Amino acid sequence: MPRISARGLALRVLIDVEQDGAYANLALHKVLEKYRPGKLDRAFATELSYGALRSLNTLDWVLAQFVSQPLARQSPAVRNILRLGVYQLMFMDRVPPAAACNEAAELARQYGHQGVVRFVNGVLRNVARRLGDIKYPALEEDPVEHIALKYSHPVWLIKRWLEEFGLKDTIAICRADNEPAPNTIRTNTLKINRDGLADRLTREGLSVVKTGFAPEGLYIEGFLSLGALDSFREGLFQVQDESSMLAGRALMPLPGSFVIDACGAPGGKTTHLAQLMENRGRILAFDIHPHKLDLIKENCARLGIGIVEAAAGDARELPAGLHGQADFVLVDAPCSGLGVLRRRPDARWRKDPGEIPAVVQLQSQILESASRCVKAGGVLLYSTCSITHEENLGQVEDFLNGNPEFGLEGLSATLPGELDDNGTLSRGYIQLYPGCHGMDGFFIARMRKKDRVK
Ligand SMILES: C[S@@+](CC[C@H](N)C(=O)[O-])C[C@H]1O[C@@H](n2cnc3c(N)ncnc32)[C@H](O)[C@@H]1O
Repeated sequence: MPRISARGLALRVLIDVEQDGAYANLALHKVLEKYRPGKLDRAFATELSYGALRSLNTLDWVLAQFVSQPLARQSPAVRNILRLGVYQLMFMDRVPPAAACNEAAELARQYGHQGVVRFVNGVLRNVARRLGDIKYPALEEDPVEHIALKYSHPVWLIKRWLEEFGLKDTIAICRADNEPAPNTIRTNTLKINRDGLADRLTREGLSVVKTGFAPEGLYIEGFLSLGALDSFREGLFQVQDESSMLAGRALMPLPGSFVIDACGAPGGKTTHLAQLMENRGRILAFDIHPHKLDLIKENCARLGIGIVEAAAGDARELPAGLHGQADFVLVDAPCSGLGVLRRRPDARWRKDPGEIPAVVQLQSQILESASRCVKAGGVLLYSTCSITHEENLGQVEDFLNGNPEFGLEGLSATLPGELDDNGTLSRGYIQLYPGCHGMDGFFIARMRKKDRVK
């Protein structure tokens, strides 16, 4: 395989994402698998490509001040070489400006003629010289543009968040979205305890820190591929953010009970529920996409879980035979994903505000249908990885208004009190914001069906 520089790898990722609509993580995985760079190049290509994809609007705004032709007129290669160059100049302090410019010119040489090389070199040297003169719109005069450009988020999202959360919290959320997400795993307590897993991973060369709120969680670093670890293949852990672990703990199904997981794939929470049930009882996990059921089955097989049946099905129309049958029902609903933007650098540019009402309607239909499967006295848990009111508390309030046989049930017994925000935990729900306590943005509400419906 011909050698390719870390910057060359990053460029391929940006071009794949822009031209073919590839997801950043998959595009990166593809080039890393193909060229198998060393550890340092791998880390550099990841940081550069992810960082540039996160910052696209800021990079293009800066570049527009230095090129006479619109950036859209450049070839994809040149446009993305420029973006990568500006990203290094603006955000990677350890890269000397001369190296950023020279390496960009070198890449341009591979993709174009001498004129292109001169153009790229000239633009980037100009940016490097005048970086200090670049002024973001003033926060006081134009908070939307200021935040959108300084923290690289779409304008529509900033407008929305400013209305919903105010200035300080909007900036905090944006900052968190730009931080790399930690690698978090859940101990498979069916096979090992958290201390035992921490020892094992340390012996495999990883660094390990315990999560603060979920007693099964570990932050891990220092691996190339999780799939290559023996501990992974032996099913000693499952990759999962701590916020998702809290959803399982908030439901806390009892061993021996019957559980329905309405939206189960890829099985992160299904398998956690099975652990909490000590692999005793029955979990019926649905997903609308049949091809995703294999993911649930593979995870269960690896983790040694035998109580899960994965079934293709639309949770808006669960079989009437299940009505009133389940002790516990989980609705981990499809959502806008606005709480997990830090996990997918390109995601913020793919979101469309016009799609949110349809998602809200889908969630409402799934919640209604899944709730019919809860037996009298049973528990219904609703969760999303979003932070918008209408997908979360608004959704739950609408549901409760139409279904008075359900009521919110306090979470103080199952979740740590430090997570409480103005007493919501005792009222039965919790909204986590991105980066708060190191977790993804996430919403959890626990409801119980009355014992006897009048
Ligand atoms: C948030 S994900 C679930 C994640 C999963 N609970 C976990 O922890 O690994 C939502 C899932 O809902 C599925 N889904 C979307 N619409 C659905 C529907 N109408 N019925 C059932 N599943 C649906 C999606 O395919 C997706 O896998």
